[in-house]
Amino acid sequence: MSDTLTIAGRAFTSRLFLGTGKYPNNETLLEALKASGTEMVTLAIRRMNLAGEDAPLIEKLSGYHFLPNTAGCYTVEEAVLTAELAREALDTNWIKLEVIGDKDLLYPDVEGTVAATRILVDKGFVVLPYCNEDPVTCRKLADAGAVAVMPLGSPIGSGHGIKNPALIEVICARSPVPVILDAGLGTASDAAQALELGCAAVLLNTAVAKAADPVKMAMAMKAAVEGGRLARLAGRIPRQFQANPSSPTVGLVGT
Ligand SMILES: CC(=O)[C@@H](O)[C@H](O)COP(=O)(O)O
Repeated sequence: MSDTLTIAGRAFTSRLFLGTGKYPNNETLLEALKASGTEMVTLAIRRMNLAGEDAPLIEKLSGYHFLPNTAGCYTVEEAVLTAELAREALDTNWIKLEVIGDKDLLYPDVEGTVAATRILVDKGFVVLPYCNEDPVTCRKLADAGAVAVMPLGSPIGSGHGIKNPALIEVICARSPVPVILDAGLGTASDAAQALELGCAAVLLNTAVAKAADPVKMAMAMKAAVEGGRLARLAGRIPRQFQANPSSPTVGLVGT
C-alpha cells in the first residue's frame, strides 16, 4: 500500500525526519540516519561551518533532502538572514523556521514566528515553522503560507514526550497543512503516539543522538513511526468507561 506524504510537491515515503546534531561522531550519525530510513534531515546552519570543517559531512549527507533550520535565532531579522544564508550555501529554499523566545525553555516566539513566516514566504521560501502546540498559532502559520506546521511535543531536548496530546490531536484535525510533531520526544512510543494522534510525521534529534545505542534507537523510531501511522489508518477503538467482555455473552454453558 502506498502511503506517501507530500509536502510542497515533494513526496516522502518515510514519515520520520531527523536532526543531525549531538551525535557522538559522524560515523554514528550516518549509520543512524541509514537505519532510520529517513529521507529528510535538518542542519543547524548557525552552528555549522559549511565551507570548512563540516563540508565533508555535508557531502556525505547529499543523498538526503536538506531542511536547514534557524536554530539559535531569537529575532525575526536573525531568522530571515539565516534562511537566506542557508539558501545560498545549500541551494535549497526549504527552511525549518525557529524564532526562539526564551533561551532556557527554547520555546518559540509566536509573534516572531508568524512574522518571519510571512516574510520568508514572500521571499520564495518553503517554510516549515517550529511552533508551540496552539491551534490558533498553527492556523495563523498556515494562513501565512507555511507548507507544514511543527508543534512541539515538549521542550527541545527534554525527552518528556507529548505533554498535550489532546491539543496535538485538535491541531491535526483542523490543520489544512501537514502537522509534523517536532521536539521533546524521548523514545519510540512517543513517536508512535504522534502518528496515532494524526501527525503526518515527526522530527526528532536528541532521542536518537543521545540514546545509549543511537543506531538501535533509530531502528526503533522507524518501526514506531510505521506502527503509529498504520494504527492511525486502521482506526483505534473508541474509549469507553464500562468493560466489554471479549468472549461471547450468549449461549454460555449452563444458561
Ligand atoms: C533537530 C531540530 O531541528 C530540532 O527541532 C530539535 O532538535 C528536535 O528536538 P529534539 O532534539 O527534542 O528531538
